Amino acid sequence: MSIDLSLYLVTDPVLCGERGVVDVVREAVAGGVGIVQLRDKTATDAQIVDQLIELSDVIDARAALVVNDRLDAALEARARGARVDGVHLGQSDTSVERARELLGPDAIIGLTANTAAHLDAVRALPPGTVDHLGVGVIRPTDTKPDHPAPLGIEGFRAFAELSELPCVAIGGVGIDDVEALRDAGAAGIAVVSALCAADDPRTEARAFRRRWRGAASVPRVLSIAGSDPSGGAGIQADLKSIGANGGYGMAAITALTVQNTQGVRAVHVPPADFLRAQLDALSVDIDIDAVKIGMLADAAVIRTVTAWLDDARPPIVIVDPVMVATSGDRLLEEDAEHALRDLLRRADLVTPNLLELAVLADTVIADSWPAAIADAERLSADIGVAVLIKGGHLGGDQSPDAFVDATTATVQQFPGTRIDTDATHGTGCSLSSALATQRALGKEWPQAVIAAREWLRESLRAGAELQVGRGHGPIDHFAGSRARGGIDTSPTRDEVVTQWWEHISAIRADIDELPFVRALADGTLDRGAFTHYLAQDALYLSGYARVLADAARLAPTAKEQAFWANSAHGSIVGELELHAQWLTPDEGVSDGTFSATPSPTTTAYLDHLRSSAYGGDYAQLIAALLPCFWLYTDLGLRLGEGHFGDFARSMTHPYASWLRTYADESFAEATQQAIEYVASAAAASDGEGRMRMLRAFEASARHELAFFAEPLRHESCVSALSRSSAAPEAKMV
Ligand SMILES: Cc1ncc(COP(=O)(O)OP(=O)(O)O)c(N)n1
Ligand SMILES: Cc1nc(C(=O)O)sc1CCOP(=O)(O)O
Ligand SMILES: [Mg+2]
Repeated sequence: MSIDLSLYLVTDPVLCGERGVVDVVREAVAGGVGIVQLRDKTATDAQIVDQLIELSDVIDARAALVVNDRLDAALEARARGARVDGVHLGQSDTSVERARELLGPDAIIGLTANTAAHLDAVRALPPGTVDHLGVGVIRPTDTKPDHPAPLGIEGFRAFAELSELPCVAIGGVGIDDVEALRDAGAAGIAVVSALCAADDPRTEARAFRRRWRGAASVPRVLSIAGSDPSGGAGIQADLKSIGANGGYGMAAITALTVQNTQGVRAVHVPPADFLRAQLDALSVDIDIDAVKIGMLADAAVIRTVTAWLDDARPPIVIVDPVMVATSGDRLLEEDAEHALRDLLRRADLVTPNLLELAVLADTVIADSWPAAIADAERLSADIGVAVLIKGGHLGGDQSPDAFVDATTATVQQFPGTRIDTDATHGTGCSLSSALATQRALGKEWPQAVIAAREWLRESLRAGAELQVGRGHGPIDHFAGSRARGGIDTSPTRDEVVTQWWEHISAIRADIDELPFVRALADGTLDRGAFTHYLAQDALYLSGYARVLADAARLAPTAKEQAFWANSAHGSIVGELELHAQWLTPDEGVSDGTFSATPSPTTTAYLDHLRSSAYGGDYAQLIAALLPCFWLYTDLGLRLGEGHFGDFARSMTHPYASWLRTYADESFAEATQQAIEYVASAAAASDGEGRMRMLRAFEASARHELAFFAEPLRHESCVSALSRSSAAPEAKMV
């Protein structure tokens, strides 16, 4: 068995809480954990054996199972039929040679190591004794109170570079460390609390896996639908649509149709068990990021898909309820319609046309756009799921869509003039799979709808030129990339950063929604939280300045060198001014000595920047530096424009002078310059280099989000620092 070390769960019975270790393991494995270590320091050997037998059953070979310390229990559980793949041993546990001798050559044997002497000792062992090393702690952690001195990311990198064996990073590792550790050479990350104490270990495990794969990873989108041999609709359209929108497409076929652009002549439905086998084969092997469901043929097929969704719980599910053909013919039996309603409740979005909406909302076909929206609201309230209602069948020169979610009282309309074409075959299939892909790329629903619609409209406009068939021809799924001379893997200088900005739109939206940002904007922010933020900002700026100086050192031209050096200077000036004008003796400076220490959030952000600088890749480093420029300038601009309300302009706002610093003109100019340098570096990089840059950029944006979120999460720290003095003028870097 090849072991996937990338996400390694180590269990802890206390952190798993009442739901128990078995439940957490079941969920985490479903979320993509590749190896599970049973670690229980207080259980007896007999209890460990029982737990191993139960876990082996639950894991069912979908992940490796090893046990911490207890070689004898592993042997006993194996003897009783459990599949126990190996052990993890520490420096003072049973010897790894003995473990290899008793467990055999195929067992997985991990060993804790964190010093040069440990590496020398491993090298002296017979080859093949140890498979991988557990290396930590990365940061201090309460989970292992007797832990050695933290290595930090750089210490880990230095160790991993010396090691001939794969190194798994462990100890105080959180989701924001994933990219940095992977880039530092980790074969995987091992976590206890991050998964055992998570509210939803499956979702959290998925999030870890996604981060491991990288921000720029291509989302895997599955279409569960019927085959249209003419290629315009069904799975064929879905796969093209997923590919054209930037995803990796997969398909599980529910039915085969005999079909061309003129109509459907016959349908063959393979046994539902066979469909289930297809779906299981995918979900046990592949992290599925989104599912689009189309034609489901009959009740047995629908119930099969419903049951699979309950087991696999993919993160995004869009159902295009293919029930009524454009001709008006019903494509589903009545009992199937009943089963479909049950399936719809498992979706995140349902995309009916007006004919399907009428059936699902149990009403007549809407003859006006307001009536269609009212029906969609009723359906959304009934099934508790958002509905994208498509106005294409209304006629007239408009073809609007609307995103309707009764659970949040949202009705968002997307107007559009009708595109005059007969090449409309497969439009609904194509739109829903484009939406699934755009959503899996990380966009919020409205942005996903906008992107999918724009792509669809371009494909619709170009469809007729394909001249496929004598009936309603297909849309041209690849019209956009064809017009740009191929699939867009090397965007232009301007496109690249625009795409990146769009790529972090969800992070930007999260920043806007943070209680800290809201309260800072409207002036209700607790003084202590504000001071905590400023103190951390000062500490951050001091570290940021040093990394900017690294960028100056690596810059390829004198002009760029001067720019980053000036920015480093500005950053230090900002830090000094924070001390002089904001962090007054009352606020954390005593006798001219600044007393705050960097919080874990500040440390993690600076670690990320330093690790970007460490590798000496200038392009990656400046991509990591960019979010601090760009996000602050953007926030300042929107505060000034009243995006968060008019508060910041009020004379009585306690932080108005501080907020004005965000919109400082020279800082905005510097931001523009930084964007240009990053864009040039990206355009000059190859695909892999751009990927590294995007990962560094996205990771910094996430650190910015965490930085803004932190002050209101650290209540105790906040109250300790809380003061009530008035704030004087200050200037940001
Ligand atoms: C993957 C992984 N790495 C290191 C350890 C620690 O093992 P050890 O040093 O034996 O300490 P205890 O876990 O026994 O307290 C581990 N468990 N897993
Ligand atoms: C079990 C263990 N071993 C470590 C080592 O460094 O060897 S650190 C650790 C605990 C890690 O827990 P958490 O993910 O909650 O920080
Ligand atoms: Mg041990």
